Amino acid sequence: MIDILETLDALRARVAGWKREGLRVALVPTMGNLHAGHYSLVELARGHADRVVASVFVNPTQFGPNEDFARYPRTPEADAAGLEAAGCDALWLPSVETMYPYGAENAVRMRVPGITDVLDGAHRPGHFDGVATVVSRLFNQVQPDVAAFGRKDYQQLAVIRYLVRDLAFPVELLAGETRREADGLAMSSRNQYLDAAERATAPEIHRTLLAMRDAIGAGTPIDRVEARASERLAAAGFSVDYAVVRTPALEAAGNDFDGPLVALVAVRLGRTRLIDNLDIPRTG
Ligand SMILES: Nc1ncnc2c1ncn2[C@@H]1O[C@H](COP(=O)(O)OP(=O)(O)OP(=O)(O)O)[C@@H](O)[C@H]1O
Ligand SMILES: CC(C)(CO)[C@@H](O)C(=O)[O-]
Ligand code: BAL
Repeated sequence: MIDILETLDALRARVAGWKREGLRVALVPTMGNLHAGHYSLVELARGHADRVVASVFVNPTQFGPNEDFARYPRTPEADAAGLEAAGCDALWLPSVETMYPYGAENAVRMRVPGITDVLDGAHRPGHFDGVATVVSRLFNQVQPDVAAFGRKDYQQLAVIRYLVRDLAFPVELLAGETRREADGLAMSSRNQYLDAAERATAPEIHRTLLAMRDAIGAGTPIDRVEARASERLAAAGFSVDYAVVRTPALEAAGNDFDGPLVALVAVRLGRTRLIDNLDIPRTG
């Protein structure tokens, strides 16, 4: 039976018991409405720890004023059942008051410089500060030895790596591969916002990423790859926030750069914003 923990005292007692037994504890942070991508992170975490805690918390500090905080899908019962079936030991389900005892507006805030100024950081001002703020709290609350995050949120992973190194959190980070639907669309809680026509259009994101990778492989200059990708996505009906090719550190690369690259896309389709990315491994 999965242990559902809703107070800090209950969480601390459970984790302290495990640590007394010398067990290694993993954390899988989520915003809930779980799907196979999240469960694959639980599985990944299981391979690196004796006990797995998943957290479900829709974090107000990472949503902009005009974003979807209020309508973000909340399905705690289904999440608990799914986590139990996935072999998760405990579900950390804090309230906003538990996470932010002085209120979200009065929270001590993290700010990760540099990497948060570009791409999603530029399009969602303050978003990654909110992510860093809540992830720091989750690390302090759960005190995991290891934590798993998805590569689908590529920039988020980079922000968390920076946070862990800079603040010396004693947490080993694991990066999970992106789980996709059969047609290539990256699984995401926000996919359910799509109507039937939008859902039929959405796999074009992955097809565009594959085309970007192929074009780089064929020696096409990066700026042309990016321009063609934006045109292709716009022609399919997306409003394009960005379609870019970057180094793994998310820096712009010159055409003479022969190391690995990553293609990243963020688009809006109706009221839904979707992100995805694809590694472009190169032997150099
Ligand atoms: N398709 C996926 N495959 C693997 N991991 C994923 C996938 N989607 C999300 N994750 C990871 O799950 C964790 C929790 O993400 P989150 O709860 O935001 O899920 P989401 O489905 O991406 O939701 P959203 O639609 O809000 O982006 C993050 O580390 C995220 O990178
Ligand atoms: C890491 C996270 C759980 C922090 O709220 C969130 O950004 C997410 O679900 O990716
Ligand atoms: N998946 C990252 C959380 C967010 O979009 O707010």
